[in-house]
Amino acid sequence: MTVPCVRVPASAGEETRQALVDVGVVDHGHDIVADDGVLYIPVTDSAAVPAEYELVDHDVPSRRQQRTPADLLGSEPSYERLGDIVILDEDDPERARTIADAVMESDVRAETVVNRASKIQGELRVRDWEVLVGQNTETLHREYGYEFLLDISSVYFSPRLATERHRVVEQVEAGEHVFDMFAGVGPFAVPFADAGADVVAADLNEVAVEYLRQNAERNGVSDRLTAIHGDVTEVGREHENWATRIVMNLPHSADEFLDTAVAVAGDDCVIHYYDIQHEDDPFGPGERAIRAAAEPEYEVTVVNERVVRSYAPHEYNVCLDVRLSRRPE
Ligand SMILES: C[S@@+](CC[C@H](N)C(=O)[O-])C[C@H]1O[C@@H](n2cnc3c(N)ncnc32)[C@H](O)[C@@H]1O
Repeated sequence: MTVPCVRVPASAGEETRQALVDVGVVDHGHDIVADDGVLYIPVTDSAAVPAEYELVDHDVPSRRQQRTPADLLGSEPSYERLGDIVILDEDDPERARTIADAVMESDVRAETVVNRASKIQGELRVRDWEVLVGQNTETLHREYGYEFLLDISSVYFSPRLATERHRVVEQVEAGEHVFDMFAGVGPFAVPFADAGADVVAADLNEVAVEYLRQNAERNGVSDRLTAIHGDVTEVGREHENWATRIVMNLPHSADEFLDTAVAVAGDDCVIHYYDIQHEDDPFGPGERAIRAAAEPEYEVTVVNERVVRSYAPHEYNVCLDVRLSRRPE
């Protein structure tokens, strides 16, 4: 395609290109062409090119546009990215295959494409996957500057909670004692330790704890993070009256572990309690359960109530930030 270009000897190419960038006239939609010791630098506005440069019309190729799966499919497919894995949520296996093909043909750089093959299930909160492209279900995910290695076939992880995790991490101060009761591969625990807290992180899933230890190393916080494989009820017994902050990210059944949380809480402790409830009363059941477990030993103050995301029709994933202050005897 013929477009206006500045013609310069190749030896002056970089200096000229930079000067044209500085006046904002380089046409980034076309490639610079080299021809017999001469460069043709495409420009967007001939009139704005400084007078010392020679302007010519020259044939230069258009830059290839990034191709998205939507360009190839004609509509926007729904997918999620975790490291180099693309995750689909398609009921129709044919449609899942078509999207997987489009992902691989597009400029989305994926190594593996999987489709959800079951709900999140069991105590370990892991789901089954149908692997459509590639083989490797282990990936390195980056979140707010931290790196998390994990295998989606054996541990829980949701990239959708990144903003929520960051909100909690920002409240943590150096010197705190934080107990992460359901830690997974460490997306709360690692940044807590990086904020200067002493962190104890428990999980029932041995593979998750193995990744958690690796992730602590990888992010340079293993000296402040103790990862423990086991039932948090047992782990809690070793840390009674210790925590200034507790994270309970096991929606659906966190209430069953409130006695442990209260036992681990120190005199003044904030609990981040995750729950899934009907939209009619998303926070009430959590607050009542916490009061039942902590009062009258503690004064209970709900500091913040937050809808994290929609979970299902008429159901919300919510978080209550609750302060427990021990009452004098
Ligand atoms: C919803 S995941 C949350 C993981 C992590 N906090 C995150 O944000 O990715 C809940 C985790 O709790 C763990 N878990 C379930 N029951 C447990 C128990 N009784 N004691 C310790 N961990 C448990 C599961 O293995 C799972 O890794």
